[in-house]
Amino acid sequence: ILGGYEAKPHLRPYMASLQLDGQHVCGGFLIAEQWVLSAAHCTEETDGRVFQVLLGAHSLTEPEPHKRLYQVRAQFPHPGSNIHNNKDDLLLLQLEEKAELNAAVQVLPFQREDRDVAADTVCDVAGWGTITHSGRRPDKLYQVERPVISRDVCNHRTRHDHTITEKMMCTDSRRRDTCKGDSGGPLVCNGVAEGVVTAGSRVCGNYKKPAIYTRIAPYAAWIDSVMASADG
Ligand SMILES: O=C(O)c1[nH]c2ccc(F)cc2c1NC(=O)[C@H]1C[C@@H]1c1ccccc1
Repeated sequence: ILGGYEAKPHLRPYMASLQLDGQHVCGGFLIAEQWVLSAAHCTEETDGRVFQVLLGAHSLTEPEPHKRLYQVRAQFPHPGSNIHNNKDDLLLLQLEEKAELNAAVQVLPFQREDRDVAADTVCDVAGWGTITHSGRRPDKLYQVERPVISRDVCNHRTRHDHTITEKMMCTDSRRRDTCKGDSGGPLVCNGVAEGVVTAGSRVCGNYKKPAIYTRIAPYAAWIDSVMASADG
């Protein structure tokens, strides 16, 4: 998160850190007791290994009462996701067991109504991604508020030049922005997850390259079908 500030501990109890060998790779968030939603690109350099999911954390390293690392039973990248673009950049992770819910571990509802969030709506995003242009990695969760910008503005040829589909949305990236390591985390507008930070490589903090999110509502049926099929 660039230009943001340290989050209040455990006020975002849905936040997950996707880890490999104890290292944070991407964000994610709890959408059901046994399910975390993140971004498919985050699995690109894992050569088939599955993540571990840290829940209930504020600090990535310090001991905290409700912090717990969960094993992942299965990972379901969206079938349309690919390394060449940001399309269908979603990843569902089934935890090995149901997460123990408490003050620091809670589910976040996601938007099911497929309607664009109005431009200028101020949403917030949090993550353990880089907090400086030089790539400094925080130990604590950071957050920042960002206004939604219209798809037309985001698709301008000087911005993302018509690559933003109706299943994506954008926020202003002037100074305050998401950055590497924040991908997979939720864009929260009025208490509801509207988007997932896309994990394609992208410059951060440059107003000419707005932040891109996968809108969740268009994928509600896919999310429900994967959860229903795997839960048995
Ligand atoms: O965050 C992203 O956009 C992104 N997209 C990817 C694609 C492939 C992929 F193998 C990884 C990623 C990845 N995450 C990262 O590189 C994480 C490792 C870096 C990081 C940044 C800050 C704090 C901790 C760790």
